[in-house]
Amino acid sequence: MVSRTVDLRSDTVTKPTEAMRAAMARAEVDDDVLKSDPTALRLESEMAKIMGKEAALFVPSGTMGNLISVLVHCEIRGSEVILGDNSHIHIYENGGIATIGGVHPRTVRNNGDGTMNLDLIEAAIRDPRGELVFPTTRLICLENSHANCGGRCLTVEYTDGVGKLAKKHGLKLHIDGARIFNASVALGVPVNRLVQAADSVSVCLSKGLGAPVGSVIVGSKAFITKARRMRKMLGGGMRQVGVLCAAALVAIQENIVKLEGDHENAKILADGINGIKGLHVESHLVETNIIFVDIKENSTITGEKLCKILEEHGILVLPESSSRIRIVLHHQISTADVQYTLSCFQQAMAGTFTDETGV
Ligand SMILES: Cc1ncc(COP(=O)(O)O)c(C=O)c1O
Ligand SMILES: C[C@@H](O)[C@H](N)C(=O)O
Repeated sequence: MVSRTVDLRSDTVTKPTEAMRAAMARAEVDDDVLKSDPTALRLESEMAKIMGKEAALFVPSGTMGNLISVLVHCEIRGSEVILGDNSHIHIYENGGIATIGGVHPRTVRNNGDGTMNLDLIEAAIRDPRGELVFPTTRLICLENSHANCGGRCLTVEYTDGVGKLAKKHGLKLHIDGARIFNASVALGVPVNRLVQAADSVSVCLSKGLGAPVGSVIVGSKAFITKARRMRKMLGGGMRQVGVLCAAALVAIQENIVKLEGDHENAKILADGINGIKGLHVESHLVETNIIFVDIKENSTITGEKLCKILEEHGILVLPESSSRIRIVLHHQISTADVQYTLSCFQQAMAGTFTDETGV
């Protein structure tokens, strides 16, 4: 019988707080498709201000936020987007930009820190002289923090550099900012400054910020006008959506300040797990709330098996591969949960080596 559950599968697993539920219950609502829902308009205005952009649009998910942004920037047929080969848009969004939007993806290798080399980005931009045979490059996408690179943060200097490159070639820049607030807090850079170079950003409210549902796209007024139409076309137009936006407003007010604690818990957990025989964590590279745990070769346990044993102790994590598991911290994981998780990892790993040299 599991006495305690510690859900580290993702920062998408948080449950709405009592304050969010109360705000949802009393939310002022109307028809958002008719641009009449006062709470949705308030959230959008608040987010535009926080992110330093002209306008904002509430969307049902981060996947739809990225899809809408790419489709608006690449509204002309034959467009191409440059993005990371390990980016969420390329790996985990069903290829929607191509399947639905007919936009051609041109990947550039992601470095371990989530960046793409500027010279490789520039080399990937199609030469207009080849327009008879080439797609036309119209957009560059970044991801900050970078989920598949372990929550690493793109610096403001790097982001500005990509923005400068985009402008030099007449391209737009979109940031998948599912965890942009994690990056802002970890870097100590105001979020509006961190995304200043971007033409659009998709910000998840439902991850580290802890809202039950939704993301917000921010950008120019003209961009958001087109995005609103694209959202409707994709079936994302919602009616009394103020119920969800009310929870998101509470999340912004209450949870941005908690992100630093998530990062501190991630550091404690990463350092602790790294000290367990048979496991390795590049703990010095843990910058935000995501940890990748590698199982050493001389261990007999697989990622899937370790996840199963941990689950028997009430610890929920996801396998990243046969020898790697992913841990994601969030505001509903306490320091006591971290200590309990560490002890469960130690129990789970006990006696799983092929020889005594497994150190
Ligand atoms: C980096 C990143 N971008 C986008 C998304 C998509 O967000 P959603 O799950 O709300 O579609 C996720 C995860 O969910 C993510 O980790
Ligand atoms: C798996 C991925 O799609 C999700 N964004 C997560 O980080 O949990």
